[in-house]
Amino acid sequence: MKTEKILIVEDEFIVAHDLQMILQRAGYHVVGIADSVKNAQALLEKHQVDLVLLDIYLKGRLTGIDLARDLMKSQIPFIYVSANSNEKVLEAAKSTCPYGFIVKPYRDRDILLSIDIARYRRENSNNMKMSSERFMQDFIVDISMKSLTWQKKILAIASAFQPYIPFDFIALSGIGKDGKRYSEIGITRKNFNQYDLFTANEFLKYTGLSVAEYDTINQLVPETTADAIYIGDDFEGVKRAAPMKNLIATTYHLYSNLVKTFYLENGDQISFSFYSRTENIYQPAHMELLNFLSGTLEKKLAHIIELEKAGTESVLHQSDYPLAKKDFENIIGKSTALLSVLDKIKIVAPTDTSVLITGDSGTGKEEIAKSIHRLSHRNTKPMVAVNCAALPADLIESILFGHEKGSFTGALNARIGKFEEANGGTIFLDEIGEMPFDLQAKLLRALQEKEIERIGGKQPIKVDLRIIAATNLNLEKEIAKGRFRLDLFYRLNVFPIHVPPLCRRKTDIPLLAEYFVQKHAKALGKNISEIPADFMDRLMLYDWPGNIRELEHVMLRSMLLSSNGKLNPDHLELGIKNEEPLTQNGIKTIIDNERDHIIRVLARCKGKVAGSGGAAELLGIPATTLNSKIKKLNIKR
Ligand SMILES: Nc1ncnc2c1ncn2[C@@H]1O[C@H](COP(=O)(O)OP(=O)(O)OP(=O)(O)O)[C@@H](O)[C@H]1O
Repeated sequence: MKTEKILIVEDEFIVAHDLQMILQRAGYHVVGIADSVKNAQALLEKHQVDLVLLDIYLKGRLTGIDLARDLMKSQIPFIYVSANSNEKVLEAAKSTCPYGFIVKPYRDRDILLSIDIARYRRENSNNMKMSSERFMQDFIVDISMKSLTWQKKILAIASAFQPYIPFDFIALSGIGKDGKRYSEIGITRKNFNQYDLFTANEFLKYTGLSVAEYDTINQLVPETTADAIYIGDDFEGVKRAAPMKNLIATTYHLYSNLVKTFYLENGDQISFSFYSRTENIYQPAHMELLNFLSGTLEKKLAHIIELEKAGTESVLHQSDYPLAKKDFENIIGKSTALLSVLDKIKIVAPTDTSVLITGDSGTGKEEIAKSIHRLSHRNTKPMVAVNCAALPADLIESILFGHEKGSFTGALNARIGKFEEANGGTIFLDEIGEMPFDLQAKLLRALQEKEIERIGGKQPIKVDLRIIAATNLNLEKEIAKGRFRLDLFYRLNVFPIHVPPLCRRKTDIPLLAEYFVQKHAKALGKNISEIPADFMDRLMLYDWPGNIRELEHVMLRSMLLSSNGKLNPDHLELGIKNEEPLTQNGIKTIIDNERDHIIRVLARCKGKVAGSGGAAELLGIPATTLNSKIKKLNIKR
C-alpha cells in the first residue's frame, strides 16, 4: 500500500473513474472525486490530502487554475491532467508551479510516473526548506556575536535573507511600547552583495517630501504592522489604504510586499516590510521561514536594537557589506534579472540537487554551472563538462559511461567514462536536449540509482556526483515531439534556472562592455580608457541575438580596430538591428521608440531617475512623470 492520499478533481465521470482505478490498482488511497472547485474544497477540508490530480475546466465558474492557487497557499502538491492546449491557459497553469502536467489522453504509466516524480520533488523541496532554515538560524546567531555596528549586523541579516525571501527594498521600523516609531530605516539592493542602508530623513530628501508632511501621513494613517502578504489586488488595496506604502512602492517601482513583525521581550516591536519589483512573488513559504526564525530573531534583534539605542554611531551609507565574499567574480552584471539568477545559484549550490539551466546560446549557462560547482562542497573535485551535441552518436555511450576492453571492435583497452572521471565532483551535460533518446534512459538510471554501467561491464559501478544540465532548446516541445523523455525532464528539472537573454537585461551591457575592454586590454596591447557615449548608445540599441558571447566578440573586434586608445562606433557592424529595431511591418512605433530612448538614458545615468544627473533631468521631464512612464512601458530595472 502506498502512503499518499490522493484527491481527483475531474468533471468527466469516465476519466475520473479511470484515474481512480489506475491509482487504486497501484495501491494508492483515493480520498474522493470532485467535479467542481467547490466540491474539491469541501473534500480538502475533510481529509488530509497529499496530492491532487487536477483537470483545468470543471463544473461551475471556477477552474482548476483557481483551485491551484489555493493549493499553492496550503502547499499541497498537484499535477494537472488536462486536454487543454490553449497557450494562454497553459501559461496560467504553469505560473501556479504544478508538480507535473499530464496531457490527455494519457497512459497508466504516465500517471504513476508523474506521481513518483512529484514525491521526489516534494522530498527535495522539504530538504531544501530544512537546509535554508538551518542556514539562516546559524547565520543570525553567528552574526549577532560578531563585533560589528548594528547597521552592519542588520545589513548582514538582510542580505542573508535575499536568496530565501527575495527583495529589492526593506522598510524596517522599531516601535516602542507606547506605539511610537523610534527607528526607521530602509535597505535597497545595489548589487549581488551590496546594499544601501539609509534613514527616514535620507528617504525624505530623495523623495522631496518634508518631515512635517511625512509625520502627518504617519499619524493620520499609521501603517499596519500585522503579519501579511500583499500581492496582486491586495497590494493595490494596501497602497490605497497606506500612503507611506504607496510612496515607497512608486519611488522604487515595487509590486509585492510581505510584512512580518517580531515582538521583543521588553515590549518593543521590530517590523520588517519586504518589497519586491516582481509581482506575486511572496508566498506562504516565505512567511513560514520567518515564523520559524522568529524565536531566534526576537532574541538577537533585541540585542541589535540595544546597540542602536546606545547611539554610538550615526547612520551612514554602507554600500559594501564587508563580510561578503566575492562569490561571482566571473559573472558580470547587476540587472534584477541576473541578480535573481545569482540568488538561485546561492540557494542550490550547497545542496546536491540536480540543476537544469535553460537559456539561449551565449547567455552564460556554462558560467552559471561553474559557479554552482565552485560554491558547492564538491569544489575540490573536478567539474567535467560534456557537450552532448558535439559527441559522435556511435561513441557517446562509451565517452559518457566508459567501456571494458574488447567490448566492441576497436575497444583495445578499458576506458573510464566522463561519469567516472567526475566522481566526487560535478558533471556538466551541456546541450542535454541533443542526447540520443535511448541513452536518456541510462542517464536517468545514473541519476536515480547513482550507478553506471560501462559498455561490456559485468556489474554496475557506484558514482557519487552532481548533475548539472543545460539546454537552449525548449525541452517541453522536445517531449511533445517524442525526442526527450518526460521522466528525465522532471528529474532534471527539480531546480530550474532560466538565464534571460541579454536583450532582457540591457542595463548589464555597459558593465559587460567595460569588463571585456579590461579583460582583453593586455593581450591585445590596447589601452582603452573609456567607452564613448555614442559607441555605448549603439551597443544599447542592438538586440544581441548571440548574447554575451556576441558582445565579447564585438568588443574584441572594436578594440583591434581602435586607434589612439579610442573605440569608434563606425567600426561596429551589428547588422540591421543596430540601425533601429524594426517591428513586423518594418516601422518602429512611437511607444517602442520612447521605451528604447528611456532605457538608453537610464543606462547612461546608471539607473538614477530623480535628482541631479538623473534620467528625468536629462530628458527634461519631472521625475514623477518619468516614473509613471517607466511603469506604463513596463521597463524593469
Ligand atoms: N555574466 C557574464 N559575465 C562575464 N562573462 C560572461 C557572462 N556570461 C557569459 N559570459 C561569457 O560569455 C561567453 C559565453 O558564455 P557561456 O559559454 O557560458 O554561454 P552558454 O549559454 O553556455 O552558451 P551555449 O549555449 O552556446 O553553450 C563565455 O566566454 C563566458 O565567459
